[in-house]
Amino acid sequence: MKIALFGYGKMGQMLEKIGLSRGHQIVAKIDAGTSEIAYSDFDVAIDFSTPDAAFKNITDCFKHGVPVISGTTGWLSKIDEAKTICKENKSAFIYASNFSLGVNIFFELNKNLAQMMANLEQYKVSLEEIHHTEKLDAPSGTAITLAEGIIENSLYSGWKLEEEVENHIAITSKRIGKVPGTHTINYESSVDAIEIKHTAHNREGFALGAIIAAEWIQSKEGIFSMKDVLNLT
Ligand SMILES: NC(=O)c1ccc[n+]([C@@H]2O[C@H](COP(=O)([O-])OP(=O)(O)OC[C@H]3O[C@@H](n4cnc5c(N)ncnc54)[C@H](O)[C@@H]3O)[C@@H](O)[C@H]2O)c1
Ligand SMILES: O=C(O)C1=N[C@H](C(=O)O)CCC1
Repeated sequence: MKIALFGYGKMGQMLEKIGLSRGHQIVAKIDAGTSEIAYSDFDVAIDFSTPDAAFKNITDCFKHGVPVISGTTGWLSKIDEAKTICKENKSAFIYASNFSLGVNIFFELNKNLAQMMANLEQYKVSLEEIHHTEKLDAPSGTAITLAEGIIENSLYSGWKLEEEVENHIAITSKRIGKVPGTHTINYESSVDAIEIKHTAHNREGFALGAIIAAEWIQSKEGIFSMKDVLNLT
């Protein structure tokens, strides 16, 4: 498979390593300032760039008929517009706030736990995410997906960053050293606490999931998710 990497930072370099190890070719490394892009040279684009760059990178690919795997976070206000452009151009798209297998299982565990806790008013939920100090967005995309998973399965109506608001899930974002990504959900009562936590030890799991998604999307048309790729029911 001929892969174009949009964003050649920490994730772009890890995607190159994992892609090559699975027998793929990296035919383009597009970063800030790249002017010439030969869209006809690649089978799939993988975008791990920046919140400001993602929308244009992704929709330009759709306009050239190139399927896109998108891992960039912090640009979700424009994702519906991107999906419309994908459909108009009969292209294919997967966005995931987190491509790791472990986190995608954690997403399902989180929803199941939220369902079980939904009627237990004595427990108050909160969410904490910790990432490295270079991260541009807060809360993390993964934390937003986790909060949405709880909201869909409970009486909480929204989430707030660093703020306590009635009926809202409080999210705390910490930026510490080189932490690749740690997410904790805590249900606290006066007598006990239930906590579930995912800790990424490095970036390999994110990159492997994105490459597997790129392999899966070949010859497909439409909007898909990691649940489709991983066949999680
Ligand atoms: N979904 C996931 O599994 C997952 C995992 C890790 C990181 N991320 C997200 O991926 C993104 C990148 O993370 P990172 O750690 O590699 O960041 P990074 O800062 O190391 O790399 C981003 C790169 O994008 C480049 N860039 C800037 N403008 C660009 C443009 N117009 N076109 C192409 N590239 C451009 C930057 O120069 C930089 O090299 C972030 O949004 C992060 O939150 C998602
Ligand atoms: O390093 C990052 O930046 C990460 N971003 C994603 C997020 O915002 O959830 C996934 C984890 C790593």
